[in-house]
Formats: sequence, structure tokens, C-alpha cells
Amino acid sequence: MRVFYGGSFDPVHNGHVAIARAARDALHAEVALLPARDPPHKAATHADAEQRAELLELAIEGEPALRVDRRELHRAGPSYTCDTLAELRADLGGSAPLAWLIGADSLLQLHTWHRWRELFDLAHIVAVQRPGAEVDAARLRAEAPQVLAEIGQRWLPPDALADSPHGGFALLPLAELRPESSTELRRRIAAGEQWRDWVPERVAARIVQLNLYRDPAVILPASSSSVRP
Ligand SMILES: Nc1ncnc2c1ncn2[C@@H]1O[C@H](COP(=O)(O)OP(=O)(O)OP(=O)(O)O)[C@@H](O)[C@H]1O
Ligand SMILES: O=C(O)c1ccc[n+]([C@@H]2O[C@H](COP(=O)([O-])O)[C@@H](O)[C@H]2O)c1
Repeated sequence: MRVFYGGSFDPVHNGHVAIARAARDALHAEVALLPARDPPHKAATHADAEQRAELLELAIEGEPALRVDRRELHRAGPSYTCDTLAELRADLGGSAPLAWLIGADSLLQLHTWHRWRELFDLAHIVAVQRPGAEVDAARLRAEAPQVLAEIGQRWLPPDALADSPHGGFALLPLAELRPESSTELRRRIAAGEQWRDWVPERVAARIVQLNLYRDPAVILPASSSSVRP
């Protein structure tokens, strides 16, 4: 089983690392983290793609079975997950079990992703709980009925995913729900509030060295303040 975890990682925080570890341990699999060059649902990012990837490398340094996959950095245009999964499928072959990891807030929005139903033809989808966005069937029915309908017959225990190459859905509980978000982290850095305990120390030191996220404009919505990667 191969697990892939995409994100803006702008910047990476301890919540991201906890999710990657939890998926690795629950699915007994290597987890590749993929920084998105151009996240489709974000107007722009606040650090460029190379900087975000470098911080991600630092965040997982020394972590067994976690690695960074830079393939989305080399592709022009929006970093659509269906395109990334098609590339991975071509690389790994049709029979390799493959899973794409997302947070619960992303699951509630899955129906807005580019060619979203095709994602299940390419990979399993694994969602992890997130504070404020915890999902269950009732919440999906209320907020994302199309998603619930699509995953209805696909719902599997996590251990069963490795038995097929794609098409399943699993929900991973997290032993400890992590409150971190990149938006709040950027706000704290710009506001001069305490933030360093939300990231590994190596990441904090590099953010300071590169003088990232210090501009108070990062507190504004991304579209009015940011650089394109
Ligand atoms: N604390 C967390 N708990 C669970 N899932 C998370 C957490 N932080 C991020 N994720 C998930 O990780 C994926 C990548 O997240 P992303 O890089 O956008 O970070 P973020 O903290 O959500 O950023 P932002 O606040 O800028 O939206 C998404 O699917 C998101 O739902
Ligand atoms: O393919 C899409 O349309 C799509 C829409 C929204 C998000 N994604 C992917 O989901 C991951 C998390 O996105 P985000 O915006 O929460 O950082 C990241 O890998 C994005 O490329 C993908």
C-alpha cells in the first residue's frame, strides 16, 4: 500500500506531521507528502513552492517511512489531484494499492474538486478527523450529500484497503485531534504572538531565517496579499 498526502503546507505544522504519522501507523505504509505548487482552491500561497517544500523536508527529517514527493512542483497550472493520481498510477501500475489522504474539512468539499468522482478510479480516499470539521455519515448527509452518496458503498475498514488498488473509502480516527492550522499559524507569526510550539524547531528556525510570514498582510485573505508560487 502506498499513501500520498497532498497539501499547501503554507507552512507545514505539527498537525500535518501527526496526520502523516497516524496514517503510516494505521495503514502500515510509507506516506509521501506532496506540496501543491498551485493549490486549486487557494487564490495564492504566502511562501513560494520551493520554500514550502523545504520546510516540509525539515519537518519530517528523521521520521521513518515519511518522505516528500516534489512532483507537483514540476507541473504548470493548478495542482489538480486527479492529474497527480493519474501520474502516480502510470508510475506504479494498475494493480498497486494506492491511497490519497485528506483532512475531514477537505472531505466535506470533495464534490468541488476537479473531476472528483474519477479520484476513486485512481486511488482509495482516506479522510482523517480534524477539530471543527469532524465527519460522520450524518454530517456528510447534511453538508455534502453527493460525497456521502459516492462513498456509501465504498466505506471500508482501514485494514481492507490494501486488498484492492483503488475505489475504497476509509475514515481514520486520530488518537489526539490536532488544533493547528496554517492560517492561524501565519496569523500568529505576523502578529508577533507565540507560534513556535506549533512546528518542529528546525522548521521554526528556518521560517525565522527566511523571514517568512512576517508581513501583516498575511492576515488578510490570500487573494489580496500573496505571491504566486
Ligand atoms: N490539524 C489538522 N487536523 C486534521 N487535518 C488537517 C489539519 N491541518 C491540515 N489538515 C489537512 O491536511 C491537508 C492539507 O492541509 P493544508 O496544507 O491546507 O493546511 P491547513 O492547516 O488546512 O491550511 P490553511 O489553514 O491555510 O487552510 C488538508 O486536507 C487539511 O484538511
Ligand atoms: O483537485 C482539486 O480540484 C483539488 C481541490 C482542492 C484541494 N486539492 C488538493 O487537496 C490538498 C489540500 O488542499 P488545501 O487547499 O487544503 O491545501 C492539496 O493537495 C490540493 O492540491 C485538490
